[in-house]
Amino acid sequence: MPCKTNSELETFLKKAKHYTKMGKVADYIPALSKANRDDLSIAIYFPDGKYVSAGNVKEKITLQSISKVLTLALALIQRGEELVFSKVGYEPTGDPFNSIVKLEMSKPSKPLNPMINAGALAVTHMIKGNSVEERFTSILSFIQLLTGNKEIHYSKEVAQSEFETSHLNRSLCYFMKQHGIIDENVEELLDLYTKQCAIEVDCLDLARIGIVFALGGIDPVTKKRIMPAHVARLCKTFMVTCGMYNASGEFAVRVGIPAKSGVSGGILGAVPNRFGIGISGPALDDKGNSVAGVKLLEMLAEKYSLSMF
Ligand SMILES: NC(=O)CC[C@H](N)C(=O)O
Repeated sequence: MPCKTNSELETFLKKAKHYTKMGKVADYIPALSKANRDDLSIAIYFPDGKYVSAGNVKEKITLQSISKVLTLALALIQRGEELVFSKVGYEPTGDPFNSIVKLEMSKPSKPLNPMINAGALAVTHMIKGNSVEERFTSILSFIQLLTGNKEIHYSKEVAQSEFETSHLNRSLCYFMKQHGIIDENVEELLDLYTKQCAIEVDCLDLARIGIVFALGGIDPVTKKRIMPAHVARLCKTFMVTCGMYNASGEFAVRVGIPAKSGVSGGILGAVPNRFGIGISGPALDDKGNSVAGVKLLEMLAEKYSLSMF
């Protein structure tokens, strides 16, 4: 099994850290611009519940787009495949995550997949509950279960900052409301979505979620099933085809594992049956992926033959 010691992982981290200089911290959500460009940390979880880590593992980041794959799992559990995929499609877009262009061009007018913002908003719309608060509790509890960490909460500052500035997401919602994909109050949906994106985790939490997906829905510590195997499989498939935005093709060639990134610089990776990987590295490349995080995964993939292809 690769990287069984922290010091072995530290060697890779040191090499990858140079690449943080090539990236930029996201600032279109104003609160995210406070992140430190030079940070980089990683944790790897194994099926036996053990883990290794390197860097400042306790550093918290918000989930941002990583939350999309978690709400997809929850919506599939709560609503079933048929309903979920009546509102969102299966196909990668090749466009940036917040692009509006394909929404109008595709017929019927539904988001092409659940990993772009439009698709994720449609998925969050389907989370059950009688109020934003109830629905958010349902998302948060699911994430606490996945991470085995009851301390997980969200950053009010980041949620508020995104809520006040996400006009593009508002426009996606109004477009979908016009076309009958969603039928709720847009401000309420955005309130829920921005809170979901602002849930704070560290890279160990991410790695723990990764191993649950890698094990087909089983918790590595309690050995209990957290989600049905077909839900884990579906989520991992979307992670491969659309998880790294419009860089998913290149990532599949260079790394070859199901992964999901977020503009906070987080990456969640799941190497089927082998590892869960969590990375935090706020400096982003021009597609919005952690520049040093992707480099680190490339190095690990080469050294330990991680690619599933
Ligand atoms: N790519 C991302 O991480 C985007 C998530 C962010 N909350 C948004 O909706 O714009």
